[in-house]
Amino acid sequence: MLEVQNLSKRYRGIPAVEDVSFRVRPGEIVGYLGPNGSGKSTTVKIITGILEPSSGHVLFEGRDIQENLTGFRAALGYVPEEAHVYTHLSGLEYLQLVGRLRGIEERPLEERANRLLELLWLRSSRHSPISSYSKGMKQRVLLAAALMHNPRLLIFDEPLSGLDVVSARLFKDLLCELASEGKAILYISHVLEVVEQVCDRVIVLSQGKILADAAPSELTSLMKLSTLENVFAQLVQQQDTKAIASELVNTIRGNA
Ligand SMILES: Nc1ncnc2c1ncn2[C@@H]1O[C@H](COP(=O)(O)OP(=O)(O)OP(=O)(O)O)[C@@H](O)[C@H]1O
Repeated sequence: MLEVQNLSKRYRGIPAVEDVSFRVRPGEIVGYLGPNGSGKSTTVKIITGILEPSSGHVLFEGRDIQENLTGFRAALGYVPEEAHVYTHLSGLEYLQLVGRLRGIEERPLEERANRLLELLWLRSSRHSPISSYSKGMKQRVLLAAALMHNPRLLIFDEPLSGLDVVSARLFKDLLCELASEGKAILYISHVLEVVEQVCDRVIVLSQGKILADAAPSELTSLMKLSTLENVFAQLVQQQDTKAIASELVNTIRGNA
């Protein structure tokens, strides 16, 4: 369904993403992992059509997304990392705006927006401005907005940030439910424990290049490690964090 082909992006000549290729098939949840600055957001900006690649292509259902960005966006649900939304609007007004932009008719739009807000525990705040919402509430509005038009492809960028335990569990269950409906899902996260539980495959990125693309269980057994977090540490984070932590404390103590 989603096919990323030999994608590269350079900012002022400096590569941020280099020759990245992968697929996300219907019903599949694919984790996209990498340390800070490894090129995850750049890839997502290209896939969502916000940025143009320096080279390479993004195909959706066999067609380059640049040929028909409007059509592609109608099939895409994107939950960004942060709520840069129209925060003066209420949750309900925001969903109505998003629904109208997606061409949903007024009656079903009203019903769906209210129902989504209710299911995401936002009913009592639906008329309050988003600027008054907590971080987790904003995140849940973004989730509702991404689902409004029943998209075939979903991209979640750190969706758990700010979510409490129950909301995070709901989100995990929702991911699995959406995948069983045949949605293709790309899931960017640093929460490796959750990624390991829900993803069919994980792609590990480092310095703009793909280091691994396999099922979490394949990676752990191949590398003879017990968790995805250990695999990740082995692949990309060869840093002695304990020594750095101790050095940091020494520095503020004035012993360095
Ligand atoms: N607008 C920009 N101009 C110049 N360089 C940029 C720009 N955006 C990103 N970069 C660089 O591209 C590289 C990849 O950045 P990117 O934001 O894609 O990483 P990331 O994996 O999403 O990081 P994080 O986990 O911190 O969100 C970094 O070296 C970053 O400094």
